Amino acid sequence: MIEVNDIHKSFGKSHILKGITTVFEKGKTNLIIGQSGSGKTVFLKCLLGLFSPEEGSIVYDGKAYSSLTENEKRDLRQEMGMVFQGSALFDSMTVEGNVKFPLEMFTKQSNSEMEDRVNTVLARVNLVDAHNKFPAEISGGMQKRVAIARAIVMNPKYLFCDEPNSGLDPKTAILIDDLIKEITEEYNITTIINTHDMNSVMQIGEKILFLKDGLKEWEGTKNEIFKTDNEAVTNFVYSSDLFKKVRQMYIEERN
Ligand SMILES: Nc1ncnc2c1ncn2[C@@H]1O[C@H](COP(=O)(O)OP(=O)(O)OP(=O)(O)O)[C@@H](O)[C@H]1O
Repeated sequence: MIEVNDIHKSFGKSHILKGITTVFEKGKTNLIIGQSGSGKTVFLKCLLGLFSPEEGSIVYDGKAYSSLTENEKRDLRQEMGMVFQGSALFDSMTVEGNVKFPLEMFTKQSNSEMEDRVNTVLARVNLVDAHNKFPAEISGGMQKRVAIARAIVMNPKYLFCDEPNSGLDPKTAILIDDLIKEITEEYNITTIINTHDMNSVMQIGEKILFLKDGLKEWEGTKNEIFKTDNEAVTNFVYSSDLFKKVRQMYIEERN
């Protein structure tokens, strides 16, 4: 669980995060949405410990980040998995090499222990025959699975995903969303996903945080977001004609 209490972040005179308070629960897929420039990435970087908010606190399972020693901060970072936009795999390494990389960097495991762990996570993301392939030799959806396997190989308590569906076709995007949700539940991870994808909101939005101009404009679940009268949220959600039609059908069904 991550508790965020009134965090503020500025760059020079630009006040970007203006006091955000929320809670992200364990075992749930938590989504951050909002217009471009609303502060989602800055917020995610604060949660990752890459930016320090000037005010407020971020508490990871009862431990406030600001109260940790440097060693404790390093340990906490090793409990965080990250799926980057565009997968960010190492092109010159095989699938196996990519997934093994965090274990080689941060653990003292023997080669056979590492290989066992790599096999386990690759099987978990349904990639059993790709160990010796290079990223350029596999599809975008498979690359994303490798990125997820790498993010969970250290058995993280927290999983952060930045636009995990970018560049994927809608069908593959749904499979990736489902995989992230299953893994979140299975390993009881606190998962936070930065997304623009309304399909993801509908599919896996167990908790949705809507940011606007560096503030929390709205929060709720995927069921609540379609019923809210908050104008900023409805403008965002129904910005496409398809979703306008879905809302109309929903309202007609209700009446
Ligand atoms: N390192 C930085 N230094 C100065 N300003 C920054 C920095 N990082 C972000 N900003 C500013 O903070 C604001 C919010 O940016 P952020 O990247 O968080 O938006 P976002 O909601 O993630 O947008 P998008 O959906 O387009 O990725 C922007 O005005 C941006 O220019």
